[in-house]
Amino acid sequence: MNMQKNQIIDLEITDLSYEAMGVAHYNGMTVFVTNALPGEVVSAKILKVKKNFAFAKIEKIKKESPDRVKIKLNQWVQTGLASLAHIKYEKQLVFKRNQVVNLLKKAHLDDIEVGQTLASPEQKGYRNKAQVPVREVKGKLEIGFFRRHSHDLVPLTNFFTTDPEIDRVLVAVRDVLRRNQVPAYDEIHNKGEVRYLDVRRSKATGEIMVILVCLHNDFVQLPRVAAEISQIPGVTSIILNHNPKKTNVILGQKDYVVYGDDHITDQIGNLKFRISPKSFFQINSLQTPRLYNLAIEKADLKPSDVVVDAYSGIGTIGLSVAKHVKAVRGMEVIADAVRDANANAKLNNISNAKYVTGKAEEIMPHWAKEGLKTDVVFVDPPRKGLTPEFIDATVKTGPKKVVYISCNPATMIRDLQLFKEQGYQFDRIDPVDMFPQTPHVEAVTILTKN
Ligand SMILES: C[S@@+](CC[C@H](N)C(=O)[O-])C[C@H]1O[C@@H](n2cnc3c(N)ncnc32)[C@H](O)[C@@H]1O
Repeated sequence: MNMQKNQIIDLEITDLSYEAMGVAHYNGMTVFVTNALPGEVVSAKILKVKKNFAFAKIEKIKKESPDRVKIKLNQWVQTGLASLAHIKYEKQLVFKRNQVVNLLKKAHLDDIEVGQTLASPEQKGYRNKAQVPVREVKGKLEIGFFRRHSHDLVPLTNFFTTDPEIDRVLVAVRDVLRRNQVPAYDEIHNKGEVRYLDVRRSKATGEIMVILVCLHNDFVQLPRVAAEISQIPGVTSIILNHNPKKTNVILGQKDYVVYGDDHITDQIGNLKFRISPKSFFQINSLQTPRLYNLAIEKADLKPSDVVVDAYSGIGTIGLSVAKHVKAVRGMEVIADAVRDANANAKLNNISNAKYVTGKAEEIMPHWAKEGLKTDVVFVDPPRKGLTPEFIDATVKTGPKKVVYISCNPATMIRDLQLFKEQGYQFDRIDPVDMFPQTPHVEAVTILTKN
């Protein structure tokens, strides 16, 4: 009999998918069961049937995995905010290592060694930034998170993976908005006012930035709202980000400072970093120096080295090594982040590092054409990875080593193979857990010239 929607069947879960869904096999079909764990037997309701696979949800767990954790709020898993929170932390680390092992197998690179996943010092409350939607639910302005694959807001006040100090500020700002009757954004009609709250906090300095992402660049309650938010302990900066478009993209183009500074300052190791609203900054403050140290150790830098910090953000990697090498050059596509990177060089009395704005795949060919010779290139691209143009140009600059930091091992392994075709080799990948309770995997490796 063909599988039917709403049918209830017993399934034995044998594996976990990349998105951490339980995987079962039934009459030649693969069934993905939300929140089910390997080793479990569940009674599941079929939600969607495709040609060779189906999606289901648990009705009842008949045999429970010893790796299951009872979590306080089911919403954390439901919203995808922390979709691994129901799995013991040690097993989350194994799950992440397995992702890399499986991807290597698929690429016929079974001989590459994969290290144990480097555990995060904090497993909850580790995020230094939260970006949460604001919507009206049952006539009330709420903050929360969207239920998976939807835009239904699940109201929340404890975001679990976020610094509890940020949760405190989010709730306090929500209360200011409610008190002043500021309307929440209505995405169906593109009406209302506040779309998202974006809050960043530095663990090192305690400085907090609150960004109100709004449909308009001004609204009648703004002066009062800004005055009240400025009274929340720790808030040093309030920004209005103007996003007038009907879009899923969170931030609009323009930022207006409505109180305090246009940045906050954070610290990694001995260095200070200014961070503007649009600049990328690693979100796990305690794990970041460990990730960087791993990458920097692999590079084994020399005082005569010319180093490139590609996809640099605010220059955190390049500036961390600048005092030990001859020169650092970096590039990054977000102009505000590049402004931060050059300001950060000054702030830390570094005179041998220079950052420019542009796409890495355009800047690197330009530098190669100019005759730049490099010794070590650090790359830390977004999820889509590098481009062949960037890789070709990097090879032309002749680095002995390329250190690759990745938030998506699938594109990383694709790119490593392109370097391999050009005479570079790699023999080990180290997963690092930057995002406990979520399926995201960070990984580091080094390519050396044969
Ligand atoms: C994963 S972040 C790494 C930033 C930095 N290395 C760090 O550790 O904080 C990737 C960075 O690449 C930038 N980016 C995205 N696409 C880019 C491109 N085509 N060229 C240059 N930078 C890009 C993003 O703005 C972001 O700052």
